[in-house]
Amino acid sequence: MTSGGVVKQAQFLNVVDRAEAERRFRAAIGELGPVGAEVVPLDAALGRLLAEDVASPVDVPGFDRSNVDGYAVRAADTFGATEHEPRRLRRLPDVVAMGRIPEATVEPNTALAIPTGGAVPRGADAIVMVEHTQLDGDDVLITKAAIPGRSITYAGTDVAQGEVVLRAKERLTSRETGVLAAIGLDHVAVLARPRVAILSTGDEIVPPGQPLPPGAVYDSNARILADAVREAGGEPFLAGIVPDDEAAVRGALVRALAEAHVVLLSGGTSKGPGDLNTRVLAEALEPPGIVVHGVALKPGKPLCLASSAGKPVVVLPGFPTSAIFTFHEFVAPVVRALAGRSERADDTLAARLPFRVTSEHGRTEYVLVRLVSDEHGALVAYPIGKGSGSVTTFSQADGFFIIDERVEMLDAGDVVAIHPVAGSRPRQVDLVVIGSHCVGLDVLLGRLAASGTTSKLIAVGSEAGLAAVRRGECDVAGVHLYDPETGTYNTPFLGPGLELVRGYGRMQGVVFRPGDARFEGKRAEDAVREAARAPGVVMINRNRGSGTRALYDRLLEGARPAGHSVEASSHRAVAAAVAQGRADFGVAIDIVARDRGLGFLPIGEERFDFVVPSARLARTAVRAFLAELASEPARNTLRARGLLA
Ligand SMILES: Nc1nc2c(c(=O)[nH]1)N[C@H]1C(S)=C(S)[C@@H](COP(=O)(O)OP(=O)(O)OC[C@H]3O[C@@H](n4cnc5c(N)ncnc54)[C@H](O)[C@@H]3O)O[C@H]1N2
Ligand code: MOO
Repeated sequence: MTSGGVVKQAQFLNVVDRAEAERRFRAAIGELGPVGAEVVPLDAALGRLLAEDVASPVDVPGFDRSNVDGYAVRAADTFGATEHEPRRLRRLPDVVAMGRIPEATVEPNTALAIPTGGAVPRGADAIVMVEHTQLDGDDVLITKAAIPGRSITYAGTDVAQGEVVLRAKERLTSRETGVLAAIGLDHVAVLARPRVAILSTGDEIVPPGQPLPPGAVYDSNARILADAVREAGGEPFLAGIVPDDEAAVRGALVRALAEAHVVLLSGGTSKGPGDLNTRVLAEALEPPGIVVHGVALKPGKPLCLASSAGKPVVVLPGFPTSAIFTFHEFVAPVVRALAGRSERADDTLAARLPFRVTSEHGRTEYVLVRLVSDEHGALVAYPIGKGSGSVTTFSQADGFFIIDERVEMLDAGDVVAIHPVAGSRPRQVDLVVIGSHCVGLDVLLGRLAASGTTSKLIAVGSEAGLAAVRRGECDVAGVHLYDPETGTYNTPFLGPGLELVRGYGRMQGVVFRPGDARFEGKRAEDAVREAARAPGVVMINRNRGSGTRALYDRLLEGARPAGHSVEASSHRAVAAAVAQGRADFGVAIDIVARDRGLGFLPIGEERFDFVVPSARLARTAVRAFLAELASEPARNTLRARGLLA
């Protein structure tokens, strides 16, 4: 397509809204119900859904059973018996044996010894506990009267033969498999699991366990999708990794269609040159084929929904968060229905936003969050802002909320409805830490976990951590805020009701590739001053609001070399950029410089301290944290990581 010499790329996506996408997809795949049934050994039945009602082939118990150790008697013979006026019965010579129907008959004025679980003999209609008897020669003295039926469970009272004990579609837990065993079944008919083929596509995708060439990416989508399929009641079928090659994708797709009830592909659905999956689908599927390509969602916009003669075929976006999100929104309900489960259970929780959240107009946005509770037990939802490419976002999330396509901004304090993410309930933890992240915190929280104190760490930077601790949303905030006025860290930022707990220092400095004469052997301040004005030097900056950013500003003295606008969000990211040659220098802590084998020019020690609300100092988990921080083994580990006491 050319217009006035400008080549316009083909527009693949024809974006529809979420509801329309769902409507078209469901219309194309039709009514959904269980794909079939199969008989499995009871040992493999846990978690499966019953295919049909189960009626008991036997009575349970199968005989009249004694519930106590004692004597089988005729109740009438015991009437009036007391400690003072016992009734005398003749003890029959036998004892009821377990697992046998006794041959003896209990005649008037006789008693037969019987164990718990033994079959009640003919003639007897009650059992007297051994505690209410005394032996006297060949006689038994009964010291407490029994009414007819005392301590007997009659045959069939638990389950009568022919009674329905479990209903079709019931989920088999250990309680139900126990019942099936009790009625003598060793096999059971369960609903078949729908087979879901999973195909990862892309030249860069490498299976875990193999070396990772530069530019390659481990296949995480296949794993998370396969296990999410299992969680939804399906049976994953891993169809492998296919390169960006039309013939290869077509071959794998045709095989998957022949073997599975549902076919999932991930990657290759947006607009890159390798994104040929939808092209292959358009040719290879039977009608109706592709019904949606592009949904106004974030994440998940390039989602492609199709049907090959009623069989669901979905291309999920390659980005891990987008793939798993769209799976849960569009595919999981289909798998559940094919497995005979209900499509979804959606209870929401109300939670408040701790800060402003903006969103793109015209796209329904799903924001994954972690939940904490404030002083009054009200929930606060911290968005996890790592983007669709993140592989950890989904695993850390407690839930998500939805921003309508017409809304562009939600304010701090706004209340949103949180949908719990599949397979997770908001985790209750002992200690909530919000603020800046530091490897030292990992050490401390790891040691706490080992001694039984659970924690949740929400890394949002020092300033947001301080705000959270002021609002009572956490027990501890990790902060490293530099105050240029006083030249000190953290103390100037405290307010009423907050305590500063001394943490540790981290040596900050300029990092560069070893051997770079522009930095080697110089003082940090001089090296940066010269480099910032030298042609061809590229820096890597830190995000605004970080403690390190203030240091950069001081060092740069107003200069803005190339790379000033590139804001890494962690010390590690700075070191990676320099090590890989994307930048020539940056500011980071010495630990990451050492890990990466970079040169390091020290600037000064940065204090990483902890802010705790005075009101929470007495909490058990806070005391455990403070004790850990002060402990010798923890301090030794911190020192070994280059963190100074
Ligand atoms: N010009 C445009 N570019 C993009 C658009 C757009 O509308 N116009 N959409 C963006 C959005 S939104 C998303 S989401 C992605 C989805 O792209 P694809 O589905 O085509 O996926 P790929 O390009 O193949 O891969 C994206 C990303 O994910 C990684 N990946 C792929 N497969 C796996 C896997 N099995 N395991 C782990 N990671 C995987 C892949 O390496 C890429 O990094 O497109 C945007 N672009
Ligand atoms: O839809 Mo993409 O999933 O926004 O990143």
